Amino acid sequence: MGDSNKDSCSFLSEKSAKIFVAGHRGLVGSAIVRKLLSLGFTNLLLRTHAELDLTRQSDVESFFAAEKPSYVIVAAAKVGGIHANNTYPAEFIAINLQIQTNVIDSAFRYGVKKLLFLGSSCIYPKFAPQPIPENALLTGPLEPTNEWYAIAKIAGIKMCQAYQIQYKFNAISGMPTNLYGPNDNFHPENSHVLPALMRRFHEAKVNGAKEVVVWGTGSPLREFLHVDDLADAVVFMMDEYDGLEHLNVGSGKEVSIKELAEWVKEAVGFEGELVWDSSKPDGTPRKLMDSSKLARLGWRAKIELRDGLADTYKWYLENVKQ
Ligand SMILES: NC(=O)C1=CN([C@@H]2O[C@H](COP(=O)(O)OP(=O)(O)OC[C@H]3O[C@@H](n4cnc5c(N)ncnc54)[C@H](OP(=O)(O)O)[C@@H]3O)[C@@H](O)[C@H]2O)C=CC1
Ligand SMILES: C[C@H]1O[C@H](OP(=O)(O)OP(=O)(O)OC[C@H]2O[C@@H](n3cnc4c(=O)[nH]c(N)nc43)[C@H](O)[C@@H]2O)[C@@H](O)[C@@H](O)C1=O
Repeated sequence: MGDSNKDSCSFLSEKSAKIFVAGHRGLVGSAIVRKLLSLGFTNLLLRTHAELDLTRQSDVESFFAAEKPSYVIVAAAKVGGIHANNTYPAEFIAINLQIQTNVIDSAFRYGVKKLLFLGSSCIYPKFAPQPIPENALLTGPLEPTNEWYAIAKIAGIKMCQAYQIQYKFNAISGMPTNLYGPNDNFHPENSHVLPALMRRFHEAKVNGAKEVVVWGTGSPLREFLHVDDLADAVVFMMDEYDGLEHLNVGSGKEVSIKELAEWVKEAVGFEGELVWDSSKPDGTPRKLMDSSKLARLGWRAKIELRDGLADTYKWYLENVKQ
């Protein structure tokens, strides 16, 4: 049984510590790897999904027994946009429960010093007070289109808290808002709104299309955070935060989906019309988070959405096969 204790550790001073970044090839995981390498960390432990399926408990236990990392950042999950969440509820609840349960439990059992779990802003009630404080959790009904994923993420937060309370295992949780940036998922149906529109506007521009369909009414509001800001917040929390409560990680700025569509259209240089498909779900009307707790600890987002959009499209042109 792990004998981890909650002594605060100086993460940033241990550049040769073995750090397992689960999901290192994804939007978030790859940004965290970039950030850790830029800070001079030399001993990252990485496994692809094909090399280590984190839903397989015995494989995860064998991996931790053999590798014994000092730190774990859980950026592996079954992730998707509103359509994917609404279409594959069983996968979103089962796979995410399996991944996080296996990783958190094995991390404790094999002596990991500190683990950070990533949830999402969708854990909060559909009609939570705005901006949403951390204590709004479990105070009302969830958004139906992603309640399965939300329940799994809430269970992850609670598991980290339970392991802190019972075992003194230093397991903390961060709740990012909607993320975007290099290495995002640009799948036409299963992605989030920003990468979905970027791809659709790009393809429309290249193909000379006169209009692009955008889902819903355009009226929902969303907060966006560049994934490099999130990676910076993850490192900050690994070094500075050992609390029981999850922390919101947001930019504090929201835009309507209509505004976002206009901004992505402009960034891509598509000059046609937008057509709104109101048969598609809008989802939560608003989910601006109150990230003041993290701000009081000393962290704030830096990358403005318009700048981030330009950088992401540049990355898209250089990396996504047409
Ligand atoms: N994207 C967003 O807007 C937001 C994301 N988050 C959270 O951030 C975290 C990362 O999300 P994001 O980077 O966007 O997701 P991605 O889908 O980009 O990355 C997820 C990673 O997890 C891996 N993975 C999935 N299933 C397994 C498995 N069974 N075993 C091993 N690896 C697996 C994937 O590998 P492969 O692709 O090969 O299957 C991929 O590398 C998640 O916890 C998510 O909830 C929170 C808020 C917003
Ligand atoms: C990130 C977080 O939040 C996610 O929920 P969401 O914010 O509702 O996800 P979304 O980005 O897919 O949609 C945002 C809005 O945008 C509109 N919209 C327009 N046109 C497209 C479009 O083409 N694709 C998508 N996906 N949405 C579109 C869409 O109708 C909706 O009103 C969870 O899935 C979950 O992943 C989670 O944790």
